[in-house]
This record gives sequence, C-alpha cells and structure tokens, in this order.
Amino acid sequence: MPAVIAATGVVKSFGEGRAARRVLDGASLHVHPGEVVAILGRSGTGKSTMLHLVGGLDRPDAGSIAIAGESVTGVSERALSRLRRTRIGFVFQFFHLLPELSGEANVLLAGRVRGASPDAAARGQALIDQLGLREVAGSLPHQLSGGEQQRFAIARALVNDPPVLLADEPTGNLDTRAGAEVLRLLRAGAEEGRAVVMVTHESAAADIADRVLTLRDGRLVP
Ligand SMILES: Nc1ncnc2c1ncn2[C@@H]1O[C@H](COP(=O)(O)OP(=O)(O)OP(=O)(O)O)[C@@H](O)[C@H]1O
Repeated sequence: MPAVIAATGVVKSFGEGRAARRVLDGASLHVHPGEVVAILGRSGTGKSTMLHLVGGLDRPDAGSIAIAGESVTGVSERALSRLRRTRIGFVFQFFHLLPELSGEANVLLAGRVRGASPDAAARGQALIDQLGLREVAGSLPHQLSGGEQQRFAIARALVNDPPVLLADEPTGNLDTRAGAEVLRLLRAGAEEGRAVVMVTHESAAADIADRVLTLRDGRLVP
C-alpha cells in the first residue's frame, strides 16, 4: 500500500543572514493508512514545523511532500487550501474552536467548505453523537471543559472524512482522563484507515503509536 503521507528531504530555515537557523535539514516521513506515528523531541527541535509543512500550513525551502498522492509542494495557494480543507484534519493543543460558534456549529462549518463531501453534515451529527457531545452541542467553547472542546475539535477534524489526521500536542492541555479519551479517538481514527501523526511530549501518547520517531538535528530518526 502506498504511503498516504510521503515527505522526503524536507528543509526549512527561519530567519535571515547570520541569524538564519535551519530547523529541518532533510527530514523524511512516510505514513501508511491505519498507522499512528508519534513524533517526540526536545523543545524547539522543529516538531510543530514538520507537522505544519506536512499539513500544507507552511511551505518547505526544499524537499517534496505529498498527501494521498497529491503534491503539497509546488502547487498554487488555492490548490493547497483545498487539499488542507478536504484531505487533512488538524487537532491542536489549544483546540482552536471559533469562540462565537457553538461546538456543533464549529463542526458543521468545517463540513460546509468548498470541496467538502456531500454527506459532511450527516457525518458531523453522527460524530457529535459518537463522541458523547449531544448534550453540550449548543454550548459555546468557553462553556465547555477542555476535554469536550478537544472532542469537538476532533469531530471537526473528521467531518470531511480526511485520509490524514495531524495532531499537535493534542493532550497537552488536558487532564489524564480527558487525554486518554482523546488518544483513544485518534487511535480509532487510524483503525478507520487514516494516517495519524501526533507531536507529543507525553509518554502515554507515544504508547498508542505504532511507531515513535524523534526529531533530532533536523531529521526524523527511529
Ligand atoms: N514562523 C517562524 N518564524 C521564525 N522562527 C520560527 C517560526 N516557527 C518556528 N520557528 C523556530 O523554529 C524552531 C522550531 O520550532 P517548532 O515549534 O517547530 O519546535 P517544536 O519542536 O515543536 O518545539 P516545542 O516542543 O517547544 O513545541 C524554534 O527555534 C522556533 O523558534
């Protein structure tokens, strides 16, 4: 089976001239459907940067990145934005729900973007039920617990049934129980055939991974 995430020789620097720092220096990452990969590494080694590049939130200086056979590098901003909206689900440490919309509306909005799958609304409602969020569906993010907010964020990430799920410290802001539930949901996302990549500091998160990679000296190593 071909890798659904195929990133090869990724290079990324920040800063200019003498202040320039090469954060990624030939990093490669290949993830297959159904697989959970955890990325560990010291603070500032470039874990989030790698995740952002794989997700098309930023562009590498060199190297190639493809998601489900579609290039992320060297495509127009418009094509990249469509790829991000329909092929990739993002989960962040601080949830990033829109504060003025209910949990349910956050999920449904993500299912109404251009290029979204036609059954996204029905899927969103099913996810709200499956993730135990029905009773709080109408609440605003600030009225929800961290665990509830993250479950809405996961429902939002899954509403377009993307083949790739990217999570940046998804349990970093949660207590142990809510964190365990989030990890179970990410694992379940992989069981449905998605490629899941998670940046984490927590060993419990690495425990659910099929593979653990470490970012060191600009590369991902086993
Ligand atoms: N947009 C940016 N502009 C300038 N420097 C940046 C930018 N994004 C990241 N960096 C720098 O690149 C390095 C790697 O950052 P990154 O957030 O990827 O690390 P990380 O491994 O995820 O760290 P942490 O575990 O602390 O979250 C850091 O030195 C950071 O300051």
